[in-house]
Order: sequence, then C-alpha cells, then structure tokens
Amino acid sequence: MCGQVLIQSPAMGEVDPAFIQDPLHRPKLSTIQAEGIPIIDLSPITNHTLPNSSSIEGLVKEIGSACKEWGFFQVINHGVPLTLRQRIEKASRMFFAQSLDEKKKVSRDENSPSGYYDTEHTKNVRDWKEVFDFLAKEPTFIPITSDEHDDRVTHWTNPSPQYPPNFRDIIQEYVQEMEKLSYKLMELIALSLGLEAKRFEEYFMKDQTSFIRLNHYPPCPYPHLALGVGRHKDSGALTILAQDEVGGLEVKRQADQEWIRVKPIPDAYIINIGDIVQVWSNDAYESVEHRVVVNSQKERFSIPFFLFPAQDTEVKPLEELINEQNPSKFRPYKWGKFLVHRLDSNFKKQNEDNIQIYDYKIA
Ligand SMILES: O=C(O)CCC(=O)C(=O)O
Ligand SMILES: [Fe+2]
Repeated sequence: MCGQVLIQSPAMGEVDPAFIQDPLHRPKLSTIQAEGIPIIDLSPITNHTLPNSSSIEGLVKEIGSACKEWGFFQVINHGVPLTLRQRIEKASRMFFAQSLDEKKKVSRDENSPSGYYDTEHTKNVRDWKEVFDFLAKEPTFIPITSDEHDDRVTHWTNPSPQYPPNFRDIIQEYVQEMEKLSYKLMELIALSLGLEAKRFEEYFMKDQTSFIRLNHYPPCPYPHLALGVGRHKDSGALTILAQDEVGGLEVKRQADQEWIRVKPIPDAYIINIGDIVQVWSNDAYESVEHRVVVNSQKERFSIPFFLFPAQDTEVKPLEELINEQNPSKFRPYKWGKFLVHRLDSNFKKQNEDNIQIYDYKIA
C-alpha cells in the first residue's frame, strides 16, 4: 500500500494519483484545535452502584446537546480498563509492523470481509491507511446479496492471525468492553430523545453486525494531497473511537462547516452518532461528516468500534418520534441489504457514489 507507493516513487512529486484528493477536499495543514467538542464525564453511570437520578438527568442533557450540536463528543470515566486498551494498542502495532506478505495471510476477501486490507477507497479516492477488521459476533449473519427479493442469508467469520500471540483473545475481550459501553451510551441517547432507556436493545441483543477496526496510518510524503480517510459519515448506529496521541481526526463543525481537529485526550473515547441514529431520531440528531489527516513525520493508530444492528433490522424513524407535525423523513430500509450493497462497491473503485441514507430521504 502506502509502503509500495514510497518504493514506486522515492522522488516526491511522482505520486500515485489514486490517493490524490480533489483540490476542494484537500486538507489545510494548519488546523483549528477544537475547544468545542464536548467532553462528557460518565462517572454518574460507571462509578456508582446506585446512580443518583439528578446526576443521570444532567448527563442525559449533556449527551442530548452534544448529539444535536456536534454529533460528536468525547467520554472520560467510561469504565473501560486502561490496561486492556494498552494491550490492544500494543497488539495492533505488532500486527502492522509485520511484512506485507505476513499481513496478507489474513487478508479479507469477498466471502469474508473481515481481516487485513490496504485498498479502501472513500468517495473513490484511496485512503492512506491499512486496516484489520474483526467482527464482534462469530458467525455474523448477513444477506447473500443486496437484492431486495433474495431472502437467502449467509454468515461471515473472522480470520485467525498467528501473530501477535493471543491477538484474537485480546480483540475479543476488548470488543466485549466496547459492546458494554455502547449499550450504556445507547441508553443515554434513548433517554435524551425522550424514549425508554432500553428502547434500542431489540436491535442488538439477539444479533448484530458490529465490528472493530484496527487502523494504521503510515507517515505520508504528501499530506497536503492525500487523506488517511476521506470525508464520510459512519453508517451504523454509533462509533466508539480510541485515537492515539498523534491526532488527525477532523470533524465538520455544524455551525460554520469548518473542519475542526479533535484533540487527543489520553484514555478518552471519541463517540459519534451514525446514520442509523439520524434516521431513528427522524433528523433530530445528525450523523456528522469527518475525515483523517495524515502527516509526513508520524505514523498514527486508531481503533474504532462500529455498533451495527442485526442484519434483518428495518431502519426507519421511530413511531414515538413522528406525528402529523413531524412526519417521517425517511423511507424504511433493510440494514443487511444496505451493508451488502456498501460492501459490493467497497471491493472496487467505482465512478458513482456509494448508497447513502439520503437515497431513502422523503423529499
Ligand atoms: O482514525 C480515525 O480517527 C477515524 C477513522 C474513521 O472515521 C472510520 O474508520 O470510520
Ligand atoms: Fe468514520
């Protein structure tokens, strides 16, 4: 991937055009550090056996405003053990430090899309990164095709990397913590929308399609032209992201459409709501565009966990949140079909845009 590019073009200037962003989307390398993205202390729900209701109420309000104003926030005192985070971060560094041949032994393919790959394109421009994806549930049930009339379901499984030792165990342990945290956050989001705390449980409890991604962004000789991940919105319900101390994640500020850098805070998690929560909330909350800027000096690592519902979930605005004054803004869509459709286009660079929730928007 990026390594190959360096070998192919040791003289800067001869750059692989697949990585080059349209001038409109190239990053400014002098950045605005965000004061704005809220930092939310989750201790009212993590440190007490019997949470007191006024502190929960305050927390719910904070979450609600963060979802409305930013679509992004950071959480501290979240209850995920720091030692576990350190273990997965170390394992990720060890995995990516291997040769390309070793990493390719656990490459993803069209039948099992988890594993290693280095050719993701976001909006048809190649990302300057390599990733290792791992499903939260094994097996994960998924439609065979994106065809609406095809009811056949298949399943995906995870690869078994031999190195580093215990890689799978560490990832699985970490995924359990991510699931726990995401359920707590979904409860707070439900309460903030005036719903029952457990309103979203049914979409994840019996089955889900969530996965974790280990990201490695190598140093890039032309950070003003390429991006680690091009601008995009996350398509699931919620993302929980661990970023290292290097920084590079930028969020589109709703107020003025400026790109704002998200400041690395040790041991904090960055949370963003995805397209599904936008649809469930009938646009009360918006899934916000973000991207990753790379730099010429330092490599960067990050670990997002994508909370995705069961494949048979029909995604549509919740009954409780629509009425005559506020009618449904989206037509229903089947999550599994949407996911497979996305994946089909993921395997090839296409000239048209990916499927989006806007394709289901009621004008
Ligand atoms: O690496 C990051 O900071 C964010 C990555 C991201 O947005 C994604 O993988 O969807
Ligand atoms: Fe993302």
